[in-house]
Formats: sequence, C-alpha cells, structure tokens
Amino acid sequence: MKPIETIMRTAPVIPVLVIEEIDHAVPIAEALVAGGLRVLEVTLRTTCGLEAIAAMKQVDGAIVGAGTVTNPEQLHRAVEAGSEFIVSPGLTTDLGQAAIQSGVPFLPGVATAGDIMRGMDLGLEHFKFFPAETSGGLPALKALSGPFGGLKFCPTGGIRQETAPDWLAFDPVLCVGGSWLVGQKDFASGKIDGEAITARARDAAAIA
Ligand SMILES: O=C(O)C(=O)C[C@H](O)[C@H](O)COP(=O)(O)O
Repeated sequence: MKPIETIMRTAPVIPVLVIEEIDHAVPIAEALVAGGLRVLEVTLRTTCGLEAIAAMKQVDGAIVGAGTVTNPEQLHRAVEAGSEFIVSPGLTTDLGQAAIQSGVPFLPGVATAGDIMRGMDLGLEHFKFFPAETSGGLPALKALSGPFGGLKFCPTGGIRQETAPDWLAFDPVLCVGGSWLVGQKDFASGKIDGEAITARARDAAAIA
C-alpha cells in the first residue's frame, strides 16, 4: 500500500464522494480518473459505501479510500473492502492506534492545536484540516503551521474550484478535498453525466 504522502501528492484535489446508488460508483470513478483525478474518497455515509469502494477499485488508475471512518470497527471493515487509504473527520486515540496497527495510509481530521498534538503523540504527520473554511480558513491553518512545522495537510470542507488554488499555494498543503466535483445535477437525467464530471475533474487537476 502507498504511504499517505504519496497518495496526497498524486493529484491536487481529492473528490469526496457520497455514492447513493451502487450503479453510480464505476461511471463516477471512470469520469474522475479520465479527468486526471485518481485519488477518490468514498464516504461511508451511505449503505453502499463499502460496496462502492470495492467496485471503484476495479477502475484502471483509481486509488480508492474510505471517508467518514470514525471508529476502529469501521476502519477494519473499510480495509477489508479494499480501501487503499482511510480518511476520518476527526481523530481519537483508538482510531489512530487501529490505523497505525493495520498499516493502512491514514488521514485523520484536525481543527485545533490539541487535535494536532494528539496526532503527533501517535507519530502522525499528515492530517485533513476539517472543516477547513469554518475552522478559520487558510489564516487558521497558517497560524497552526507555525508551531507545528513539517506537518502536511489536506484541507477539506467548504473548498471549491475557485478557492482551491489559494490553499494549494501554501507549502504544507499537499492537496485539498472537496465534494464539488460530483453532485445531484450529474444524475438528474437518470444517467450519470460523465462528461460534466470529467470536465470539472480536468479543471481541478489543472490547478497544480
Ligand atoms: O464525510 C466526511 O468524512 C467528511 O469529513 C466530510 C467531507 O469531507 C466534507 O463534507 C466535504 O466538504 P465539502 O466539500 O464542503 O462538501
């Protein structure tokens, strides 16, 4: 499995995906990869999340991980389903230890100095800054990076195509996450609008 930093450096944007119907999984993954976004975070907010991860992994070039992983049991289920990395909105010591023991690349959410210190106690150096915009935005991340130099971040939460370049211009930010790549409008016709998704992915991949 790839270390988390390699995954974070693969593409400037990680699409955060909420897959409501299993039939959508592969067409969405194909459309995103075609646009140059290979790292895909599938949230476990829906009943077909794990099944979607297993299906999307079959798409050539896709690196598929699980998001919204909040406890060790979910982590183990996500790894069994084939997740190549794990993202969490937050960080508990239990979850961090389970991730380290399993060896799966892990990106836990942090929003405060205390969160970061809990992660550093576990030996972690890569974090999702979440929820990025409402936790103070880029000025907050810059302030937090002062005492904690050397850490690397994937800000997520409220970031869009227009604001992603500012985040990515800050050195500790290796990539950003966001849900703007795929939305309800892409299923409106009853069929996935792969071209629209690919066009958005291409714009996002070009930010780097
Ligand atoms: O489900 C999770 O595990 C999360 O941590 C939440 C997502 O990362 C955000 O919902 C993405 O934020 P938006 O791009 O503003 O929609």
